[in-house]
Amino acid sequence: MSEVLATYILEVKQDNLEKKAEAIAIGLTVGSWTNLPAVEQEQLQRHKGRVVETKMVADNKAIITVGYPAVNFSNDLPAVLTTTFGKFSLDGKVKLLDLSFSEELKRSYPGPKFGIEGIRNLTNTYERPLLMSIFKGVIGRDLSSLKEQMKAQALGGIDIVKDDEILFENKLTPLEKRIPVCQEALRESYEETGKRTLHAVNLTGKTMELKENAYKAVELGADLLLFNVFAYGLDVMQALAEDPNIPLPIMAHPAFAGTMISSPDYGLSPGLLLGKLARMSGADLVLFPSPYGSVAMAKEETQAIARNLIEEDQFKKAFPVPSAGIHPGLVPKLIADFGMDSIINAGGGIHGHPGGASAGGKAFVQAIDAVLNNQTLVEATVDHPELADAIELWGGK
Ligand SMILES: CSCCC(=O)C(=O)COP(=O)(O)O
Ligand SMILES: [Mg+2]
Repeated sequence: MSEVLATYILEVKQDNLEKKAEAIAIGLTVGSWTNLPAVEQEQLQRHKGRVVETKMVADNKAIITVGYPAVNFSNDLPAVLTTTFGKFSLDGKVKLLDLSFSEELKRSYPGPKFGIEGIRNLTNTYERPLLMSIFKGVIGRDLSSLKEQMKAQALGGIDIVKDDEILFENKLTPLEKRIPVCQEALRESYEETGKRTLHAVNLTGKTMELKENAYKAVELGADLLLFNVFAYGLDVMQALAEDPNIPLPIMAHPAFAGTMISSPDYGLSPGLLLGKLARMSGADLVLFPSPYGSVAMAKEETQAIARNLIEEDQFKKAFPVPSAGIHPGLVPKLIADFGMDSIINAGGGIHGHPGGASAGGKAFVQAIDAVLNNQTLVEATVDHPELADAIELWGGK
């Protein structure tokens, strides 16, 4: 029988552990059990949750795994999350660490449409981490300033330039004008350098308008979509990923996810939310705070996210994008921790370069080349003035 296994960490006293586990398994499924007549028990048996494992991990803290029969819910994330962690998420100190789906259940989820391999094909980049940059300071600025910023980033050797997640529909740079203007900048840059750069466009608006806006973005020539998935919900991203009329990679931004993952006692684990569930519901690339930038997250949590994005599964792999406060001096650490199948992503670390955004991009390209050639960054600065300036400003070895 197909089931979803949910693993929780919660506050409970040892002498109450088994009773609590049973109460979860029963309470979130059939409601009551021991007092039911035998005939009803037999009828409800296939709907009853089961305690799979209980383990004390500290004083008053236990890990409990419960199996929920798939027959109880329609196979979609709103139903799965409501069953496994609906009202239970409000029941004191309890955090959902993991959800484990049978192979059969996983077949109802799309996973990444492009995945790492597909994104590598689009960027024609195979043997190194990809390099991404973020538009910065474009709110309140017009299309010509946007175009200038796009071209400078592309000339710096960036693979993907993404809108900042806080750039919404606005009078100065509306989607309809922003996409063609950015594509024009990318064409001009390509004519100068022979390197292609892609643009990830922020898909925004009310939920019911998203598909129309996405179709518009496709028609206007967007290369990828950036999506604030946690402000909308994973199921909304899944609907976008499953729509054949939106044949673009989706980049999931972690905005708002802090409300769900940051507490040690409540919410969901980062590996589950930003890793497993984001990948299942169709993200091709997932941003998350790196272990050492300006919005840092514990290293083991970032590793859990990355692992869930790239481990072997029936889904394609999604690109891990450790982000926030990234500068060229961090490139050796990023590659050591996240490997070649990751994306190095920076906003301030590109635009804040003393030589401007183009020089900022070049400094990152030089840092990546240095690591691939087994050079230290300091050694590489000898032939690379842009990297030298970056290391002087931000540090790095
Ligand atoms: C917390 S991960 C998302 C990072 C992000 O959205 C961003 O704009 C990072 O910009 P930065 O200037 O810190 O590279
Ligand atoms: Mg941002």
